Amino acid sequence: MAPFGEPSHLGRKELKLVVFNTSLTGYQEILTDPSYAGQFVLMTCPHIGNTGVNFGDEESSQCFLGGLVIRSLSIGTSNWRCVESLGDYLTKRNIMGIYDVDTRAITRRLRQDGSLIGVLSTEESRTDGDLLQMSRSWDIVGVDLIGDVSCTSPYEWVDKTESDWDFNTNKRDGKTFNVIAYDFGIKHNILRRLASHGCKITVVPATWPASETLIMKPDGVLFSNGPGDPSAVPYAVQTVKELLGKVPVFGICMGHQLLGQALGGKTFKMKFGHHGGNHPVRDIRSGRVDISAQNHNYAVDPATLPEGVEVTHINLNDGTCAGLAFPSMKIMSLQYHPEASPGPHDSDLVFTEFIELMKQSEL
Ligand SMILES: NC(=O)CC[C@H](N)C(=O)O
Repeated sequence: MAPFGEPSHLGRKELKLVVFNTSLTGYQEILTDPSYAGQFVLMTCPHIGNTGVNFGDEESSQCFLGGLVIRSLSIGTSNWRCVESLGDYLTKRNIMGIYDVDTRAITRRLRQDGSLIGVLSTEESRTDGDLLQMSRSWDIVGVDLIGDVSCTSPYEWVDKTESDWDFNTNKRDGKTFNVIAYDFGIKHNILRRLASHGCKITVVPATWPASETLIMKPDGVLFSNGPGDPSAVPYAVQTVKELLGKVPVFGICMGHQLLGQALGGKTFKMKFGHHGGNHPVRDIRSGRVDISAQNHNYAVDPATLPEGVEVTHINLNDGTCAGLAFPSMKIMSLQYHPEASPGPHDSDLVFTEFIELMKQSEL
């Protein structure tokens, strides 16, 4: 095993939940996805780093994850967009990385036993017993992680997907919708896709009161993705509750889980979660199957939801709930990532559905 990233590793240790990610590409979007706070990400793809990094692929301004675990670190980089090597990028951001690890063996163990708390330490004097003891001193359950990743004051977002990369443009009619986006750890590509679909967005902190949002008279509200246990952030569930039925809402991942709780449902921790860009999801209403980007450790238990709430999508790998709707309340949500980054773009049309939901409430 060999460390990379932060050079003065000495004396450092991190305790985090170890999750495996099955994406073949997109390590930079993964590193900068705030939803990975509290976790070590182990990539199942054996060769990482070959395209380096570039500043257009960041999903937030920081790396919030605890560390990166990989099989093999590319010895060179080759890509026209590359500005830096993966190792240098992690070094500058003080993120630990480790390579030459048997990632296949760890993945098999996590699939069998469920996700585990890991320790990444450079304190060579630590015994295996010490490390085991340390791993038992922390848990992701019950910890509020969104407080550390949310913005601290509201700001406007204007950037669209760059025209070279944009797609799905024929469904747009140019009308502008004012959207308030709750930042529980929001990924930039959610904001870019909303902007490309004609939204004018104000991003607000996780603690932004519902009453302030209503004063701003938005056409719709987005509840973003975000790290950790949805049961550890009752203040966010309360905000969602206060907005339900008053304005069209769209929840993505953490936002979906908070909506599930606000509607009276329960969430539970999954065995090893879903992390990767190759999960098939079926829209039960149309029968359409999308290959989706996923990143979550918790899920909504549909059996606990009240009457009127529809399960709209299911994950075809394990049958878990992947989307909800409550049409009369103008609520829609997805457990996975229509914004991709990284991953397939199949579900981008969902942003059009949100626009339609906002249009309907104008009538
Ligand atoms: N990507 C996300 O929003 C993650 C959702 C949630 N906090 C989980 O880990 O289940």
